[in-house]
Amino acid sequence: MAGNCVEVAFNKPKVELHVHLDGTIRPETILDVAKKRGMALPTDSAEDLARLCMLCKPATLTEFLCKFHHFMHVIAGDREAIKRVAYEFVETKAKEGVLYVEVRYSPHLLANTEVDPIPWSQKEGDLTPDEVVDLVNRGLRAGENTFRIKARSILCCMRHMPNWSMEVVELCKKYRHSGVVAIDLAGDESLNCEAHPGHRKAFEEAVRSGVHRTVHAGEVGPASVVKEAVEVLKAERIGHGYRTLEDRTLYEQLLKKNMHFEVCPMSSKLTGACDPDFTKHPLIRFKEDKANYSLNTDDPLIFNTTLDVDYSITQKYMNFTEKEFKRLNINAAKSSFLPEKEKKDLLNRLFDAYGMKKPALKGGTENSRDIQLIMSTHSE
Ligand SMILES: O=c1[nH]cnc2c1ncn2[C@@H]1O[C@H](CO)[C@@H](O)[C@H]1O
Repeated sequence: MAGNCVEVAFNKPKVELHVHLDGTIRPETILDVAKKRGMALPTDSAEDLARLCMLCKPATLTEFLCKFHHFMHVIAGDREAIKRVAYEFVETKAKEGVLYVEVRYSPHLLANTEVDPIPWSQKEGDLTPDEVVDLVNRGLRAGENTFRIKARSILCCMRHMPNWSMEVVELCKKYRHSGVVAIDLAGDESLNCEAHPGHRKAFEEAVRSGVHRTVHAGEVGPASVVKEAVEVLKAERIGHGYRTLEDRTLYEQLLKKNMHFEVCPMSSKLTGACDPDFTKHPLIRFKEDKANYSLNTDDPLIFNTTLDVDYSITQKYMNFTEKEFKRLNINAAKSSFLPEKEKKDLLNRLFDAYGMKKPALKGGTENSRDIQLIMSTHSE
């Protein structure tokens, strides 16, 4: 399916919970920043650069992660560029009809000092991970003011960099009142199936200090990674989670717990996480079981997609209906990391937009099946 598909599968307000800021940068912005910084790139055409960054056919997660090497050195270490990327991100999401988004990134991967090792072969500079978070917060806030949607952020620990993780949780705590809502663990789980003690300590601290938690697990790694994410890292949501289905007991437990799965259809095909035949996708099982999940783009720069593409895939190959789109967006809002009051406001906005009567929400404790009930008592 082409990235610039024109068909809009669900033309109503949406909630997106799993998208990487650094996987969403515009090729034009990369070129522009490179020019300003006097950096050479293999091309000065936005189309050619997009093609270079893009995965066209199913690969592996490891190959996919290598794509970031084409552009991260351009943006990392540049204050103006980081703020601009965050601002443009909000514009993109507003155009896609997103009402609320949680965007994630690794502050360390955008810094050039107080980070060991300094990423992307940069020379040491004076941009710390701490200041990166402040810049992204300011870019997102400026975007919110202009484009009138809500954007919050999630800070990523990286599987291969356990020595960064304690700093990540400290940044989550420091910036919890300026837009940061949670901690994540991202990176290559195929090479790091068991969370390093460094990550475990950081997630323990997150629990202790009330920082929300999501973990990339069961994307390409086995169901045991999901089990560890839930039982050890105390994840409240699972990034991807497709391979949970390989452990029936675990899957049933997670259904019962109303665990939220952040599903990324096009991503799951191109990273080799799932069978490229969408009619065999684990999401079909999630839908049949009325699981709690959202639909997300993950890294639209690299998958050459928009949110509409992901919705269209589910409509075309998995028989998703308008009713299911509404249900999953309501579940996404309920599983967001917003404070309860803001969550209720978001839900009310969705109910309005979907032409559904507002149910009496009792502090955000309803589960997926309650939403099911709400859906069935309101005609379309
Ligand atoms: O689908 C994914 N699975 C695991 N890691 C990812 C995925 N997409 C991006 N990143 C990693 O997360 C970092 C912070 O945003 C990215 O730089 C990339 O290394």
